[in-house]
Amino acid sequence: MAAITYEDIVKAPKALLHDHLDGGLRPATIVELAREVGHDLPTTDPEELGRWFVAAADSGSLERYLETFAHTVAVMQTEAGLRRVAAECAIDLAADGVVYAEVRFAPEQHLERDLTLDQVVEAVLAGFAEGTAQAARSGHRIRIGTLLTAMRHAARSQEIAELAVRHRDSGVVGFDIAGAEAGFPPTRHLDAFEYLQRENFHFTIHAGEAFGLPSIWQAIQWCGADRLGHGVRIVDDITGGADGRPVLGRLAAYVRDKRIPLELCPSSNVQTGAAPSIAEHPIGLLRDLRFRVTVNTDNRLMSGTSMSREMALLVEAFGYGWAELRWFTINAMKSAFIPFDERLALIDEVIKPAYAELMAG
Ligand SMILES: O=c1[nH]cnc2c1ncn2[C@@H]1O[C@H](CO)[C@@H](O)[C@H]1O
Ligand SMILES: [Zn+2]
Repeated sequence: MAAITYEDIVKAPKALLHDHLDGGLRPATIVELAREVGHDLPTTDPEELGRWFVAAADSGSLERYLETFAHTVAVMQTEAGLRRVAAECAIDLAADGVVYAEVRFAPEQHLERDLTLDQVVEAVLAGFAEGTAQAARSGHRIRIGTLLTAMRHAARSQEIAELAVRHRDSGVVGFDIAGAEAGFPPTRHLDAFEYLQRENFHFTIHAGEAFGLPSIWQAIQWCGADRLGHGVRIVDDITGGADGRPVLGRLAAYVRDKRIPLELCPSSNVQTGAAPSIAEHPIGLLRDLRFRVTVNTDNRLMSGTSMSREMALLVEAFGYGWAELRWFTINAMKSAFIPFDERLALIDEVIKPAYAELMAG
């Protein structure tokens, strides 16, 4: 079979479960919006700004990586700004061949001017609808589900969980917590998670990125998370047995047995120090062991990446072919928070036929 080209990866339908809206702005848009709202940037040259984000996020620590978001959040404080950023996000993902994406952001970070939480959500949903329609006009079909994130160091998770449930019929499909992980365990937000379970709602939790197994264990066994945001440190519960074969501890076995989806984000992990390099990223082992692995971008701006680029990096580092890329994509689609019949339709009518053609080609 011919080598997989980057152009073919772009054409292949992809599903993305972990992408931050405030981590995916176009540098040129940041420059324009910053001028409008009077926010000072490290540079006003878009190309230079793009490089600045990647370099500043390349810090080896999640806390320092997160500092770069001050510049994106600052320009997402108005209805027009939020709407534009969301529309461009949909257009950019669709142009990259993403057919399904769950995009998350933290409404509580967008109240610096005069918007209410509901207005923030409505502006973003309107932007996604606009961008989706515009992408469709240029031949790119995408479906976007919105996740609302609560910041784990703050104390607004219950309010944000209620906000998510309030907007469940207009595009919000799930909930999440994010921010610095060490020192802010998932159980701080137990009330919010218990409320969401009573509402039959879906949620993922950033866990096992900058902190290890206790965070993953709490997210699943105390909070009832449907998926793990990153979850990469689950490898700490996998050891080499006497015959050299991997042995799963109880938590790792539980995660695999229950098919709990791992939202792995290779480039982001290298930048925050959660993995030494793409080639040494635990995704190789986790895939071999058939965990429910998915591939994600996390923050396209801070990592200078895209869904196609993450896939291409894995193809290069691990020698993956179409069979693996298809498996990652179907895993993601199976793990999505939209209704089962819609997931199945995307798998059967969009993803499988396209990969069949690529694999035959
Ligand atoms: O990989 C990550 N780990 C933890 N928090 C993150 C990550 N990426 C982004 N955010 C945080 O989530 C907020 C809402 O989108 C962002 O503002 C950032 O602070
Ligand atoms: Zn994230």
